[in-house]
Amino acid sequence: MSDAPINLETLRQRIDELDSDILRLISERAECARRVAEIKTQEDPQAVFYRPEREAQVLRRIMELNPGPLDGEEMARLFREIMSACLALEQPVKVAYLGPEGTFTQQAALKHFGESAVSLPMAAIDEVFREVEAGAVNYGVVPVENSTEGVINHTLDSFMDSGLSICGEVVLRIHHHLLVADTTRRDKVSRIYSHPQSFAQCRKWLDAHYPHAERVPVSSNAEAARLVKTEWHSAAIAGDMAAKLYDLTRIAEKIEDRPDNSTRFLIIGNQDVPMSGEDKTSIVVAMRNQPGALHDLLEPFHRHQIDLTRLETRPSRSGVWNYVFFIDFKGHHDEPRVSAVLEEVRLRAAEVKVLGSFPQGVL
Ligand SMILES: C=C(O[C@@H]1C=C(C(=O)O)C=C[C@H]1O)C(=O)O
Repeated sequence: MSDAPINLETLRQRIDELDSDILRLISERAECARRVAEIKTQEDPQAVFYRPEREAQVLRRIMELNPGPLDGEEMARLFREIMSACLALEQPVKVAYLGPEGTFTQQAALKHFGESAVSLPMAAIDEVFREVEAGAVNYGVVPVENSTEGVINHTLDSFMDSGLSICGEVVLRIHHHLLVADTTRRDKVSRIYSHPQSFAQCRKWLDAHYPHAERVPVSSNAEAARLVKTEWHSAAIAGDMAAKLYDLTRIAEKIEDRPDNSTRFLIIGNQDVPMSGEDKTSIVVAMRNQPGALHDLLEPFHRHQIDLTRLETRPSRSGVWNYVFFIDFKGHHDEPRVSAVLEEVRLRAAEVKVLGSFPQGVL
């Protein structure tokens, strides 16, 4: 016989001791965060306690220090929740997101702010913008680009009319599943509901497995999941949150055509976020419609050796300029070489709007 029972008991005792330590330490940490909030209120009674750059630094430090065996990201997720709970003690962050409940955007909002944030679903992207502008919430979360399907134009267009800035970004791996209800006749699925983007991301899988099923596009994956509950011959393509919300079963998992399928979301708000050490800046630039305009615009970035991470062209809606460029690059507008580039771009462009500098997504 082995001495396993004794070991097991010793280990469990040790786990209990460690849990007591962890409990004491988390409480002490929450007390510190509470004191930070008091100081912030003394300095400014209207202060927003949430600091995107500080949270990014905390998470990056944890990932750097993490000795294992837990994965760095896993550890950061635990700390994400601790910070979220500490902050909620004083002032839960209120976040509007592109709904309905159960969408990937809600998942992104909770990934970024933690489960203690108060998240409110909005029916459309411009409603998310309006809610933040009206001050009804602290931040908004909207999708901006998908690695398979490209840019979400509606979000870019909303920035053209808005005074809000970008305060953060979050990238989510998107896994789609084929979902059915208890009442669905699995061998008789003749209709599949989903959002058009999701259909596009699962096109090959659907062609191979359900070539004859009718594909019905709806306004969100969550709406697709809801509809499945009402029809015995239908299935939905949606993610984990929608499956959980509507209590559906996954009959095929991760059916997206590309395994690295991911969506980038932006956090929008009223804050000018200070430097975190690893930042990005987004600008929108209107150029005069003349030969070499794009080259003139990009040349200063090349000369100052600033990394561009994204470049999108959108037709301008003002009619004066023919098109505008959305540019993302590495660096913060408070860094001298970034402000030097921005100065040069201002001289060359018809109009430049800095949408914000923000910490690069950590999780
Ligand atoms: C405690 C602070 O306030 C909030 C809570 C944080 C935390 O729990 O670590 C970090 C940043 C802020 O969102 C702070 O600014 O340091």
